[in-house]
Parts: sequence; structure tokens; C-alpha cells
Amino acid sequence: SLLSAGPSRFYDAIVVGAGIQGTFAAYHLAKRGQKTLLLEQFPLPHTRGSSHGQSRIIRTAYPQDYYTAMLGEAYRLWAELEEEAGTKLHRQTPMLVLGRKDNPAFQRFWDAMQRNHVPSEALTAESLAQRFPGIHLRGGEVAVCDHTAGILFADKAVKAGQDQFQRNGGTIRDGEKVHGILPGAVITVTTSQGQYRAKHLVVTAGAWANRLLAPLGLHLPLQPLRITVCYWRAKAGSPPGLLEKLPCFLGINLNGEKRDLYGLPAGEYPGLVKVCYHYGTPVDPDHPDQPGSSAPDLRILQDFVSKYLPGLEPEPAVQERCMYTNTPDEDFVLDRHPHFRNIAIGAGFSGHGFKFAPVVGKILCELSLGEEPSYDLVPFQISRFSSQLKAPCKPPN
Ligand SMILES: Cc1cc2nc3c(=O)[nH]c(=O)nc-3n(C[C@H](O)[C@H](O)[C@H](O)COP(=O)(O)OP(=O)(O)OC[C@H]3O[C@@H](n4cnc5c(N)ncnc54)[C@H](O)[C@@H]3O)c2cc1C
Ligand SMILES: O=C(O)[C@@H]1CCCCN1
Repeated sequence: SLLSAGPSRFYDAIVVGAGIQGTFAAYHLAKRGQKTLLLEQFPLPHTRGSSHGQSRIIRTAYPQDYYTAMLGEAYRLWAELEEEAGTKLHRQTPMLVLGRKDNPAFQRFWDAMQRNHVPSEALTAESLAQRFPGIHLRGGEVAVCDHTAGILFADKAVKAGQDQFQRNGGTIRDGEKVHGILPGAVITVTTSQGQYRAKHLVVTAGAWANRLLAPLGLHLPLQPLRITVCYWRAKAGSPPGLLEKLPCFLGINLNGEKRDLYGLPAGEYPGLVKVCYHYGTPVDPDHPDQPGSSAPDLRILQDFVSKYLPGLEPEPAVQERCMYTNTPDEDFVLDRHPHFRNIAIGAGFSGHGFKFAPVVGKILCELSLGEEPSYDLVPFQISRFSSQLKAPCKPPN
């Protein structure tokens, strides 16, 4: 029974899912003095979710002001974790936003960067060619450089967050899968190994979120996608240092693509540049190897690399796998369960959530404790989906 199981079965808060978001939710809860349990289905560290690998982009450039507004605090909290852990978790490198001047999506970036005074600089194709000779733009394309950007060391960051969580008194139980959540003033969580109780719960289950939420009457429009992460080698005879001198870049609708393409300079694999397509194949997170081929994404990438990064071999040298969990508008879900208000949900990070994790974790901590969140969460509310579905006609402008 629960009683005979001893006091370790009772917590102030439980967090389900130890990716980067759950790790930071747990970290903030523990720092706030909450006795917190972080549960993870796989033995840690693992590579079956969305938070593994060595690098993620951090940047202030965002088309939507509500993301840029979170980034000031995100940079500060990342630096705080670096300080606490005594490890470097990022390195600064400029990020180029590339696109056609007349492209509306590119203009939204550019306008927002001006509006929000992001330290940045516009580059013509000619000045870009001088500064970053590895990138070849084509007619009508320009670049704007975000000088605040950098690369987060993803695996190290997950580990550092979990270490600091434990240092603040938190408990991690990995290789332990949550099977059921029984809501109430005191919530009961049933796992592959036992039962735990807590007054506050955070669900940060990545691509598996709906598996846990559906039994609680919530079906979020989340689409897990399999992403092929590709690393590319310089052609024999390319100028030495070419790859290291590349910045991060985000190509908006380049080469006629509907989705963005992006890249990171060599670092994790010496001599290999990471260049990927910001989309993938719908996937069941428990069977990530099943049908649906990544060939179309690869062809998109090869065509892009051969035209825009001609110093690279047009065949990827290394391929890895990762997952996105996309919402229809690609905005996150940061909200309480509509009926069970002591359950906070963080989901649908849509391939751009890593940089925000310290702030996301703080928000989820506040939501789970029933506090007023530090940010306006309207863009992230669950109710935006139900109104979309219910409204038979467009609301008046
Ligand atoms: C290729 C790629 C590139 C990206 N690039 C960037 C970038 O440049 N910048 C950026 O900011 N973001 C980027 N992202 C996005 C970012 O990595 C994700 O938004 C973020 O990692 C999502 O974290 P998460 O904690 O929500 O999910 P996850 O890391 O998947 O964590 C969820 C965890 O919950 C666990 N879990 C699920 N169900 C259960 C259960 N029943 N019981 C116990 N545990 C459970 C899972 O095992 C998993 O560990 C990228 C993502 C990918 C894939
Ligand atoms: O969040 C980011 O900054 C990147 C941009 C490119 C696609 C992957 N995510």
C-alpha cells in the first residue's frame, strides 16, 4: 500500500518527462523548495525524444514579439545554469536570416528585429560573400545578421539541468514509465514500478503527450515528426577553415521551399557542418523506424546544399534522427489542464523550443503551483485549438 511504501512516495510536485522542458520545470520547482520527483520512461541519457544531440540554436530574432520577449530572461537563466554547473553550455556565433526581400515571411523577421531593437545588421549578397564566402545567395536574396545568436550544447545542458535539480534536493527516477494519472487535489501517478502522489503535476512528455492526456479527456492537435539531422563535409580542396567560418543560418523559403532550411557551423563533429530541413515525416514516437521515408527531405537538402553551400560535398556524411512535436500554428502549448488546474502542460514545441527551456520551465512551475504566470500566455493556450475547430466562420476582423 501507499503507506507501507514509505515517505518517498509523496511529493509536492511530480514532473513527467525528463527532456529539456521537464528538466527545467523540475529545476525551478526544486529551487522553489518543492519536494519534486522527475520521472522518465527511458534510462538517461537517451536519444529517443527531442532533446538529444550536441547543438541547438539560440537567437533573439523571431517574427513574433512574444517569443523575443521571453529571450532576455532565457539568456540570463542559461548563464545562471552555466554558473551553477561550472560548465560552458553555449558559444556565441552570429545567425543569418536569409531570404528574398519581397518574401512576407522574411519581412516579418526583419520588421520584428527592427521593432525589438535586436542587435543586428543587414547584409547585401555582396557583403555576405565577403564575410561568409561559404554561403552563396542568389538573385534578390539578402541576409540579416542576429548578433545575439549562439549555439547551446544540448546534451550537456540536459545533464547540467538534471544535476542542479538533484543538487537542489530533487529526485530523478529514469527507466520508469508513467502509465496513468489520477487527477484530484492530490494527484496519483502510476508508473511501471509503483505509485506516487503529489499536489502538483507537470506533463512534459514531448511526442508522447497525448498518450498521457487522452485519458484525462484532452486531445491536443500534436503531430510528431521524424527529423533527419544531416552533417556535411567540405569538398576536397575547399579553403581551409571554410566550415568553421560559417555562421548559423536560417533560410526562409529559400530555393522555393515552403519550409525553412538551417545550418550550424562545424563543432560537434570536427569538419562537419549541420544542415537540416525544418520539417519531417509524421511518425509514431514508439516506432520511429516505421515506414514513411526521409528521402524527399534528403533530396530537398541535397539540392539546397549544392546550390547555396557549394563548398560542401552534396552527400551527407552523417545522418541522425530527432523528433519534432508540431502544433498547427507551431506555437507551444503552455497551459493548465482545463479541468484539473493543478496539472500544467508543456507540449508542442514544434522544433524551436530548446532555447526557451529555462523560461518554459519557470512558467510550468508557476502554472502547476497555481500562481499567476510571469508571461502573457494567450498565444500558448489550449483554448485556441477548440475555437478554431468550433468556429464555422471566420471571426470579424
Ligand atoms: C533536429 C532538431 C533540431 C532542433 N533545433 C532547435 C534549435 O536550433 N533551437 C531550439 O530552440 N530548438 C530546437 N529544436 C527543438 C527542441 O529540441 C525541442 O523543442 C525540445 O527538445 C523539446 O523538449 P521536450 O522536453 O518537450 O521533449 P523531449 O525531449 O522529447 O522530452 C519528453 C520526455 O518525456 C518522456 N516521456 C514521455 N512519455 C513518458 C511517460 N509516459 N513516462 C515517463 N516519461 C515519458 C520521453 O521519454 C522524453 O524523454 C530542435 C529539435 C530537433 C529534433
Ligand atoms: O529554433 C531554432 O532556432 C531552429 C531554427 C531552425 C529550425 C530548427 N530550430
